[in-house]
Amino acid sequence: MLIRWIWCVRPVTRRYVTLPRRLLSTQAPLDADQLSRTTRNIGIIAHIDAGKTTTTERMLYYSGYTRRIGDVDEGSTVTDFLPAERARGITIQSAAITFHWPPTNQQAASTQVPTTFDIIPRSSISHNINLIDTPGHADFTFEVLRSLRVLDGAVCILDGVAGVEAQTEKVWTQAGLYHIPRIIFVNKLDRDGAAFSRTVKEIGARLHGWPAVCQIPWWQGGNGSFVGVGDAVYLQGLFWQGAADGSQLKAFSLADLEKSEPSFAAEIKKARVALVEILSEHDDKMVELFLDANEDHLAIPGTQIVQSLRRTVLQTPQSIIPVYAGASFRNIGVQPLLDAVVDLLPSPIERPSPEISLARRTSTLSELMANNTSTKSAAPVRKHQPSTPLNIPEIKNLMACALAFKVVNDPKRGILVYVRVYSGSISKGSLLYNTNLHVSERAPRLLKMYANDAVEVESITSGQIGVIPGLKHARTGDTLILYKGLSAKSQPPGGLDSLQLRPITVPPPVFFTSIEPQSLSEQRHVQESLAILLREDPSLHLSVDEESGQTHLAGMGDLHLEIARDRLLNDFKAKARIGKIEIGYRETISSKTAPYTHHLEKSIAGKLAKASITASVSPIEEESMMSSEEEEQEEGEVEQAEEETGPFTTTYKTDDGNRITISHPDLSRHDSSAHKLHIPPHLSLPSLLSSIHAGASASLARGPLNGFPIANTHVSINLDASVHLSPETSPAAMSMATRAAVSTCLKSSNDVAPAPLMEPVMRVTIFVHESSMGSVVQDISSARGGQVISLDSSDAAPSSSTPSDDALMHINAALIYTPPDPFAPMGSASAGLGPADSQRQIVARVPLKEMVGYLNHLRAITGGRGTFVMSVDGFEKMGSQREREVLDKMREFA
Ligand SMILES: Nc1nc2c(ncn2[C@@H]2O[C@H](COP(=O)(O)OP(=O)(O)OP(=O)(O)O)[C@@H](O)[C@H]2O)c(=O)[nH]1
Repeated sequence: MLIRWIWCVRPVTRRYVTLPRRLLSTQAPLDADQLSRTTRNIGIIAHIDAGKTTTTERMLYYSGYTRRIGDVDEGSTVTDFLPAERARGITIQSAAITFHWPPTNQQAASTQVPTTFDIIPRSSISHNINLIDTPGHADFTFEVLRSLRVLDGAVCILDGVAGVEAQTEKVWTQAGLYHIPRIIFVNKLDRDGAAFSRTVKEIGARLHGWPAVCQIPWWQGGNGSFVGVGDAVYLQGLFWQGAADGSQLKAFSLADLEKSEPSFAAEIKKARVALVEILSEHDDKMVELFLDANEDHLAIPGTQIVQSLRRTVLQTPQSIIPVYAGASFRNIGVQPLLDAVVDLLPSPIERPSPEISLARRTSTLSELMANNTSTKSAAPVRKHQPSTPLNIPEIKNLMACALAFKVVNDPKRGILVYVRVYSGSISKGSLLYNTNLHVSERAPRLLKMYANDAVEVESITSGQIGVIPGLKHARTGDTLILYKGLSAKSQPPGGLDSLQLRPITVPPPVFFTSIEPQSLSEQRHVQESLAILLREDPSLHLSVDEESGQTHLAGMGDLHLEIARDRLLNDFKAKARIGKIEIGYRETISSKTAPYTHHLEKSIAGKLAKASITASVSPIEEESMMSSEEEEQEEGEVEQAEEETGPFTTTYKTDDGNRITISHPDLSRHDSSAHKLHIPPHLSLPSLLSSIHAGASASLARGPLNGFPIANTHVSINLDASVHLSPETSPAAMSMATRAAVSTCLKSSNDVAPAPLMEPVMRVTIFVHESSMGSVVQDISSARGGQVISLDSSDAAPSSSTPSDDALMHINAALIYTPPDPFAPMGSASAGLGPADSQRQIVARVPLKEMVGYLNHLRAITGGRGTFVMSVDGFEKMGSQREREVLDKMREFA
């Protein structure tokens, strides 16, 4: 029996660019609710090289959006479209693409969405899939996080030879924190050494869920080449044959298989029994079905198994992980995986309402829209916040709310802002208010992206992902709202101008490079190109040394900066000299200073400007330096509080462990008449606070000793409105005065007692096989000066990327069903995690300097099998010997 993908896929793949337009028009009868029900916003997550891009290419091909299958190794894929990505064969910027699965045809187009899926599966009607391809390299973890925010579900791709790798575990855990339902595709089962069974055991042990094996690999004759999968859901064998593009596949019933491949047929039945058993433990409905079927595991209809899988996948926390098998490079397994995406992952309306923050409180968008918000205070605890629910009558005029989750400079179309709409609808020509930048801008056009093709649309409705070209300001991460009656110059009332969707924190950068235009005439182009890079990627940081005029670009890793450099020079054609990529050390202070007042009086743009401010600095001891994970809730947060007896204070925390506390008059957003008593009419407290914050941050960005950013320092600022402000005070003057005051304090602290340099220290989690563990530990603790924190076998080890181990399920690998691994090495237990295979996890703290180029070294000492992930754990003071070495090296290159 040839199965339905064949009639669906083959005619469609012949058409190309014109097809999507036809497909879109056939979507017209669906109203916004139906469109939402038939939408899946999914991401593909995995370790580098697991095969995300290869799989995505097949998805686009089978759904009819491309005419040929792109090849990562030839650099001809659709999703890795940046030259830098194609050159390296890796995904750097995640691309968002829309396609339909199963491919739309006239029949499907007229189909209305059924109300029940007990008889036919969801995958029998065409769905709108918005797919975000995420990068696998650790340097781009921020990119992954950023895209996770807008996903409703995820496919995790594993390399069937390497199993669960370090980065997979990390991203899996992060997706779990966002409660994103996930399914797994074990890829590369055609490769020598493929071990499906071992990989499934590792899923249980390291991803902390019960694997529900929905498919088992079909190795011809039990140990021949990989030809297809055994489907435990529908009890059939799927055999890919003939045409090289994988569109020809044949379904064999159990009865057929019992004749031709009896042991394979028997294994499919075992897999079905195990599937029903594991589902029964987590889904009461499955127990009922099992009893109704006279306790015959094989008698339960496949569609009911799918429904049960779906119910368990949507449980929070997710304890069942459906597992599929394939080899995308050989075009095996991708169509059933697409069916699973539609059948098991949720539509936008099945997802919890997104978190928001508003007027420094958190809630959810639906609660806010219901105008009945019982808010909980965001960390840290703030004094003087009303505990009554936030009731904002003005919310009734909120017409749409969207998150700009990605900004891309497309060589042909200019700046494209990818948005996910969370409520309402954005129409062509809408005036959008950016609540991060406090500016309004019009969306001149709206697009849907189909691979490299864009189709104009009239609106983007709630739950959908789309693209706005031509915005001048919006950056990755900004919240955009549409407010009834708003003009280009006004702000949404009731505090809605501060509404933020799912704010995320940018981790501290640990590498930097210097950038200098080759000539004065190039300066503008270089600056504009850098500005675009920063709009695209907020994990890049820019600082300018006022004295030397040199610009520093800082980022998360050396590859991160290398790509930024490539983009600047090759894509933007900026003519600039770019220095070596170096580690971003930090300066600090060791002594407190007395308050110092700076009086600024200077002509700015031909106008006299005056401002004064008082500042002092003091060291923050190391115990308050938090790991980036702990900081996540707090960085960049603004705290407002009233001292018992003194003035009000506003505190800003920076990602280098600094705190800026501003004491200021009792003025608040809600008390605007009081402003006028203290502040000259042309100024407002928010703009003054933001200038003071900007001035202090600029000063902290370059320390007085070696020009490194300052860390672990508390800046106390006192704004006395009656003394420091005058009719000539402008926000720019206040920023300059603050910068000068703080710089003077930092310098005088260092004159009294210079503090040692600080270096980034990483929390490194290394996965190795038992046999290499000794040499890796030895290398980390002696040659690299690291400190080993724990040594555990991976099935018992707490994950480094997990905030709370208590919340994790610990799975007994012996209870997990897996089919036999015909190619497993001799001596390994059939359980797949026998002593010879046993993975060990080493967690250590190691200076970043010692981790540069570590992957190659690790591979060399582990026979290519070791992997690791790391994240910034904090900055630590260096010993004088180590500091001298670093400074000498820097001078050598200066
Ligand atoms: N043998 C085999 N090779 C595969 C398979 N899938 C992918 N590959 C190869 O594995 C390599 C990595 O594949 P990609 O698709 O670029 O992996 P990725 O996960 O997108 O990698 P990043 O974008 O760098 O994160 C390429 O050389 C692919 O040809 C497969 O099923 N079998």
